[in-house]
Amino acid sequence: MDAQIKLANVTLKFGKFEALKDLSLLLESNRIHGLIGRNGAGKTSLLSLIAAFRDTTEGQVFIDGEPVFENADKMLQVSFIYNKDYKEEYEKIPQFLEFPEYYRPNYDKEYADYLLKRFKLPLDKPISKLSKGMQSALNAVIGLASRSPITIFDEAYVGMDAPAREIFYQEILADQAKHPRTFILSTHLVSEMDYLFDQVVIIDQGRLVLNEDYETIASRGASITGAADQVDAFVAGLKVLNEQKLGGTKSVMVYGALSEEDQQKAQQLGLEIGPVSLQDLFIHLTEEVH
Ligand SMILES: Nc1ncnc2c1ncn2[C@@H]1O[C@H](COP(=O)(O)OP(=O)(O)OP(=O)(O)O)[C@@H](O)[C@H]1O
Repeated sequence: MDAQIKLANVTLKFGKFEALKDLSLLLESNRIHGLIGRNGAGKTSLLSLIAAFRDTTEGQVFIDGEPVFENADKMLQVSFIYNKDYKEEYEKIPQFLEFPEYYRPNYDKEYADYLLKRFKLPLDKPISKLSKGMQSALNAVIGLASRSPITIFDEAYVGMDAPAREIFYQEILADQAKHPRTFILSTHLVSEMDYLFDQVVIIDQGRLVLNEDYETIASRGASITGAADQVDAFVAGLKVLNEQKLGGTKSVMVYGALSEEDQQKAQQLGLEIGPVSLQDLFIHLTEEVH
């Protein structure tokens, strides 16, 4: 199910306000893309353009080379899952799921039934009466079982407790292995979800900051752990993103790849070198300059 997404010089305005500013981006097919950005960065705006919920002000969004807006075939390939308001949804889950089953060409009812059981969702209550976390789990079921070539989850975990979120993440990985598709996961739970991402997109104030594969990002900085005084001496002069101390041991995140020489020096000092965390990198790359 190949589905490549391309944004070419996309600007989106609400009145005079530019939510997205001349943004160009290529999202490779059959990968899990993590989309992160601070509140108001433009994540939902960007996703709503990919799902053709609205049109761009300038520039264009393409799926497999075709403009997506008002393109019924392409729109059918995209599932955009977000926090819907179910206050007035009086149907029960089985009736409600008849819609995606009819409308989504790859919908797998057996898989949906399995997921409903895994999330322990009640089938006999109106959806409006389900808890917020249960409603989110229902959204996850629809998104996963639809198996759309492009599946977007926009902060779809809201209200789910930790075990439910764990099930959600496990199912994304397991089903992606069996039925690869293009996932976009927009999230604020960066440290909890980073292991899911093949590729990471960071946007800030409507502009693209970074679009790289996870491994490349992890090598953009380093964590250095060891005896506190030795770590301090080692990182002197480096750009420190974050530090944690436990007794005499210290762990420091630095920005910038370490040179061969630095790595050897660290080894001689008995310091442990690891990858930088995406969360620390994200905070650093989107922090306000004072
Ligand atoms: N319909 C709208 N009318 C006017 N401004 C809007 C509209 N939708 C979004 N915006 C503005 O566009 C900017 C980006 O909003 P968007 O919802 O895309 O951000 P986000 O990254 O998803 O934020 P969050 O993480 O808080 O959900 C914000 O400043 C927001 O106020």
